[in-house]
Amino acid sequence: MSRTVQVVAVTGGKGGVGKTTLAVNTAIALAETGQRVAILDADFGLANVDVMLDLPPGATIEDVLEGRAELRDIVRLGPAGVRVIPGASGTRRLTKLSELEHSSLVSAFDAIADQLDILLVDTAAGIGDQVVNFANASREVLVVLCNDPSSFADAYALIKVLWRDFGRQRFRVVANMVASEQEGRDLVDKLDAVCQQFLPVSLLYAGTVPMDDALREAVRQQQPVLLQSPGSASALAIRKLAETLATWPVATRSRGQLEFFVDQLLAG
Ligand SMILES: Nc1ncnc2c1ncn2[C@@H]1O[C@H](COP(=O)(O)OP(=O)(O)OP(=O)(O)O)[C@@H](O)[C@H]1O
Repeated sequence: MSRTVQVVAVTGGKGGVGKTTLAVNTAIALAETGQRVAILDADFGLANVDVMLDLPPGATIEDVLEGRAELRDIVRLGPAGVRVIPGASGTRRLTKLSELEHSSLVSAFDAIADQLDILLVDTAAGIGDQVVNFANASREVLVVLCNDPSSFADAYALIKVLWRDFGRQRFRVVANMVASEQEGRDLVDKLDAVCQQFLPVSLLYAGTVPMDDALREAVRQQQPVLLQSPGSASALAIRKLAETLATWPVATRSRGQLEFFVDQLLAG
């Protein structure tokens, strides 16, 4: 049976641009509208989704691979029913799995696919193999872009690598920590213009999240801004982003989107 689980990688190249914050809050916004959402914390070096949600530490995907736990046992329940799948910590590479580990991971995701509509993949910073593999395996790549030269350069580098190595041509871009929606749109347009000059890719504007003290304070208190300050500018903008994300088409595959995701991930 085909399962239409949307898989979106939240990535960006540069560290600290707001990937985890946007992934967590977008997940909650989607869950509030009745979608069944999970976040895969794919920042294996510095896993921080559970920290941001103040969830107690527990078993990770590593335990699933080692046969110590089932995937459904390691899934943590966050606010609004968002499920959190903690990634392995340390340096373990998901691309170097044995046949047995490979098939156990595929069937583990298969087992939760029926309970999900959307999987958000919170990647690490940088454009290393792991980040690129997670992004490539996902149906949609959401690039988080800030208005500073290094975020701009890193976002461009990430897009370039995903095009060059995997032929990916379509990217969604959200501007974060900007002063206004206009600034966000202009920033995405500017990146699009640079990409168009050198790469056969298209960038699609996904939204703008303003710089907001309420968000910063919520992060400090390990609370999602969406719940702590639901009327704040950033919370409203993230709800709008979630609404947009919910309209992105999901491919139906005979083997299902989640199995496709895991297969791609492991093939990388
Ligand atoms: N819209 C915003 N307004 C104000 N502050 C923000 C906003 N978005 C993110 N931040 C701040 O930026 C910091 C970094 O955010 P976050 O941890 O989500 O980034 P990241 O890209 O996931 O980082 P890393 O690359 O380390 O995983 C947060 O502590 C938060 O305070």
